[in-house]
Amino acid sequence: MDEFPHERQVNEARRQAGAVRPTLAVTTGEPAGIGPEISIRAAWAMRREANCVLLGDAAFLALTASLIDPSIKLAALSVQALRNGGLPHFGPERIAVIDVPLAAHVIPGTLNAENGRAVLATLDLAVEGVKTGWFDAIVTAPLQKSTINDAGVAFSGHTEYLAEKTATPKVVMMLAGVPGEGQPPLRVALATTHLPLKDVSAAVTREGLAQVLDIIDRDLKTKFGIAAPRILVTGLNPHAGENGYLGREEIDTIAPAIEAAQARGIGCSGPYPADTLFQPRYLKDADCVLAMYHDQGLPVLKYATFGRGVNITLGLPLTRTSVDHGTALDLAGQGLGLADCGSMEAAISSALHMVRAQRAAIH
Ligand SMILES: NC(=O)C1=CN([C@@H]2O[C@H](COP(=O)(O)OP(=O)(O)OC[C@H]3O[C@@H](n4cnc5c(N)ncnc54)[C@H](O)[C@@H]3O)[C@@H](O)[C@H]2O)C=CC1
Ligand SMILES: NCC(=O)COP(=O)(O)O
Repeated sequence: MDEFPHERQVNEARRQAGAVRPTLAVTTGEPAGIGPEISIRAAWAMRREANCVLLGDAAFLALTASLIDPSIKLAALSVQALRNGGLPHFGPERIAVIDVPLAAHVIPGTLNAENGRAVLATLDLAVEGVKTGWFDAIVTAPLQKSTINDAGVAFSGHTEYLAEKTATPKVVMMLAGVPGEGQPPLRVALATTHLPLKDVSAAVTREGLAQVLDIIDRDLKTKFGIAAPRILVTGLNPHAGENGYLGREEIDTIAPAIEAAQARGIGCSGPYPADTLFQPRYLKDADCVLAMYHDQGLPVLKYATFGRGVNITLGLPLTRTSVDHGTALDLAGQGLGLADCGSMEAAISSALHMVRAQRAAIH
């Protein structure tokens, strides 16, 4: 792999003004999954729109790229050179790679906890790079949550990890996708993220919902350019609790949180029964649905848009997008070329839009 020349520095003012394509850190995810393949393919396909910098094991990425398409050109960027001299200017002829070495040989489709810490190291480097100004945003390929835990690090997801790394007390997971041509985007945010179902009720609190609604409202304005976001809030129980006969969370917690948010000027309403809310006559007047937990909202979104959806972490002091799917070990184990990289391309595209919307808001 060639080395990047470091003599040309990007002028920060030019970069902020949008004269240079946004630079995105792409963490390549679980090495035994489809992450490396879809990262390379999407970054190469979109190289004229985005400067993608792949974070992962350089030798493994070079091998993967050569097997996908020998005409794909990667070039190594050294972390030390970045730390000393900042980000060099580079064009669309090649994709930059920062080497984050793996501990063990990769067998596609077979997890190895020895590589778990290297996957986390790519996230750490991405966060460092955004804080330092090398990168405008982070796009993450899927990782295997269990492998990070097996490596000895308690880990429930990128969402929670990035919140911790940036000392952000509250973040919101939102997935978005376009169900069909000409249709408006469907956005589904979650009041709770990765936690066992038995813990959900206790985790849905008035204070928590207030924070979540504030974050959705603010980020839809600042990162998505929606002037007055409209948010539909689901209940937690069947039929939104059926006036308390099927659970009291709607009466005691969710409705008061909605009323309080309305009083703060947030355009939200509910709680609505989750089983009937997801139909065009309600969704056409909404910018986002707030569901109470992971498997209440995401199956709907994935059914409607799987393979084209994007996972966005709201509330972070940085822009992070990801795919709508996991590591697909079953596909990775069968060889290259089976994974669809549509969601990875959508994640890159969405990060670009968000970076540009924020630049436009600043200027
Ligand atoms: N952003 C992230 O890091 C995410 C990570 N995960 C992790 O992924 C792991 C596996 O999760 P699963 O529930 O098995 O979901 P999965 O999305 O990996 O697989 C579910 C099914 O969808 C297929 N599939 C997934 N992505 C595909 C693609 N790009 N093209 C074609 N087919 C695709 C798979 O082959 C499989 O049949 C778990 O550890 C989970 O935590 C899951 C979602 C997001
Ligand atoms: N279902 C979404 C998911 O599990 C992704 O989580 P995260 O790693 O983006 O926090």
